[in-house]
Amino acid sequence: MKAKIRILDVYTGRFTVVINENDAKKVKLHPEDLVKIESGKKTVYGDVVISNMVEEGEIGLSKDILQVHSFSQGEIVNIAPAGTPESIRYIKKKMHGEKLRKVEIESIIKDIVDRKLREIEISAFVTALEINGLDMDEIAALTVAMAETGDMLDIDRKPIMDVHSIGGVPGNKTNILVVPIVAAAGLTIPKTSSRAITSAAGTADVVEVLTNVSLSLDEIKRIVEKIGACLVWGGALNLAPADDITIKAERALSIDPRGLMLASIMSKKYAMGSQYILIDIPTGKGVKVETMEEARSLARDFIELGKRLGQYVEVAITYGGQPVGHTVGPALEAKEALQTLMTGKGPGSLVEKATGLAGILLEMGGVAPAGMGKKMAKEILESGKAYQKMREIIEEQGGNPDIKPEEIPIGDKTYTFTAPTSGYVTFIDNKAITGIARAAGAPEDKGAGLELYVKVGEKVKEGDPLFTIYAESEARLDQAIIYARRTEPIRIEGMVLQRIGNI
Ligand SMILES: O=P(O)(O)OC[C@H]1O[C@H](OP(=O)(O)O)[C@H](O)[C@@H]1O
Ligand SMILES: O=c1cc[nH]c(=O)[nH]1
Repeated sequence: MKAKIRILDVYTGRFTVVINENDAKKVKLHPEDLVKIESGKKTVYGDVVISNMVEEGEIGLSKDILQVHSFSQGEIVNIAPAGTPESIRYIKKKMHGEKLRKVEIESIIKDIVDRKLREIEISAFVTALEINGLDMDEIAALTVAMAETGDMLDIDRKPIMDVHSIGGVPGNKTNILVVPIVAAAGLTIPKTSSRAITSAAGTADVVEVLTNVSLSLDEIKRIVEKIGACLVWGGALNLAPADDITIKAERALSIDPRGLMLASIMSKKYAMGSQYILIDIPTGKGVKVETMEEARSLARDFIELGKRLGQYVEVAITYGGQPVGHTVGPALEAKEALQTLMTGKGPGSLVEKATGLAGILLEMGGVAPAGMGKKMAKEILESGKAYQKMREIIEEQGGNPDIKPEEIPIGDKTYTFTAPTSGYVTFIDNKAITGIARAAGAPEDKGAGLELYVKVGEKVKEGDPLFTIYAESEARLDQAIIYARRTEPIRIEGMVLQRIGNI
């Protein structure tokens, strides 16, 4: 059926196509059906919504489509029901635990990128991966398919370094320090980050507090050729476009299936043309990887996957048993990262992890002798060179390089929990910390989150402050307080752990 395009002033997070009730009857279309829009050689798929807000012979398009395809107001196109995507069959194969062939994986990824699969099918795919997993052949095929269905960056400034954390640990603002340290040493590091998947703030969410993270590939190329680094959101780019779509499903379920995580990370690194990649695997209770054995196995898979993609990968297994630094939540983490860069000093866990990872990259990039990387990284941080480079990154990406930590707005609704007894902090529950920060509104509310005053091993007296929750609304603050009361995020024990009476 022929129809006239009408661009609607609405974003739905999907390619929504609004069709008039009578037209829908004519072409046998129902709500949520997949519809095919043909305009010249271009075929675009969308989700049907039926409404008489559009006239007969008109179709309304949500603005999401315009981010990927150019349609003009009043353009005449042809619409027809789209059949069931062939990739549905392959998703069901994975549900039944069967191995997928390369072409079947490519079909799934292409249908995801072409928006032929809706959220319901994508969630089913992600769930099937969580339950049945992927072997190395499938992961390699998935990685290349994810990268090659999007744009690839071609940076001349070589060698190209990269760093990526599998995430999972609250407060992991580490790479916001690693990137400027490594770039200040003259190396090239075009860092892309995703938004939060299981945590309360992904690196892209945190950096967005300081500067713009949604840039085009051309802008990124210009910036990286000029200053050697960037800190951008992968999802804003047509870079492994399937990644941000599957991450939305992961975030809803708060899962990060192992095979998909490997492919998600390495596809972005492959698309950026990165040659030397350091992967951070936070390991410990309450994060994605709980044991050293699991961490080593995952490390081997990252290295093997890198080999298949022609990339040199090293892996740092890092302590993930409690939050990194003292703050959790986009604005609070941005404040802490900026403070640490400006003064060259900050929480031990943050500085140690950042200089440790940066040190490895300096050695991988050949600018520091073996074993001297961490020392060199510390000097770059303490000398203020890393802060200067961060100012360049902030400015080149469109932010204000003079931004001060105290100017960063944080939630003004606060509540502080204090120690119920004296004793020692024996455990900080990562999942509870993340849950509290998310209940408070993070990452959507940038100013939401929490600030820790204690870490494991520290002595506290009854009544000492343990942590403060920040929220941007009373309602959110109340939710976070209730969540904190239910979960006991910080455990304090005296030396007498339990008295067993003669009961
Ligand atoms: O912690 P969760 O939300 O599960 O994982 C997502 C985070 O992990 C990675 O961190 P980085 O960009 O390497 O710093 C991703 O980019 C993202 O920021
Ligand atoms: O970028 C990332 C980080 C963790 N897990 C993913 O799937 N992607």
